[in-house]
Amino acid sequence: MLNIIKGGLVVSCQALEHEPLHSSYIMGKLALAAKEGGAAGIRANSKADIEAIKREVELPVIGIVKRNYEDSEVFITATAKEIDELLESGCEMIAMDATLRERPGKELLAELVAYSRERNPKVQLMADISTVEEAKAAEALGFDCVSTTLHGYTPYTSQSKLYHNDFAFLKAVLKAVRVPVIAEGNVMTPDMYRRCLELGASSVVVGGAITRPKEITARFVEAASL
Ligand SMILES: CC(=O)N[C@H](C=O)[C@@H](O)[C@H](O)[C@H](O)COP(=O)(O)O
Repeated sequence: MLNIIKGGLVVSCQALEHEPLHSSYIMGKLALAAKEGGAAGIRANSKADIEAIKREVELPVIGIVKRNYEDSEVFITATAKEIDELLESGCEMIAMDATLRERPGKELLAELVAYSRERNPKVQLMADISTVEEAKAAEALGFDCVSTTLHGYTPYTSQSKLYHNDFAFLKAVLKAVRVPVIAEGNVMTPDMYRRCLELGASSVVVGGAITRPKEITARFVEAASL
């Protein structure tokens, strides 16, 4: 999958239960639109959405399962249960929270990597990280790539955004690891997308700017009310 998406755009097609587009059918159609627009891959949440997307497009899919647990802040592919669902879904790559935070049931990230590799070594693994330290730790654990997904979304990075200082965080991660680095999180414009690739990102995941019409609408409305 990493070779197919190299230098290209991955479109994240996600809508949680509380969002207006929550529907596997709609996620499939969003993925079709993304494919027709030239996307190289899709990122999606849940087995049901991934299966619906796979019925619409042949693009490779980065799969996640978002699920909240009471004993941990980790919610992106947090435990072996979510990995099982994704291995059944047919996705080519599994992304999981690879922050250094404690996971539900105190499960260890290294065990989850081994678990997925044992069950299907062909499925690649993406580490969703929020700091350079987490990127290095993920590389050491054998992840195939790291993604900046959680930068700005952990308590200790909440003051920062991926695009701050001309993508200073992305540059730091690129310098720190040898595995491919995927830029993800708040890439809002085609210029930002191009800049991430120029800086050396292997590919870029864009979600809300393409697939969350409620947020896009709100930005227009806010612009006139300033
Ligand atoms: C932090 C978190 O939960 N990120 C999620 C990860 O899959 C998604 O909600 C994002 O939409 C995705 O990362 C793409 O980012 P953006 O929508 O900003 O382009």
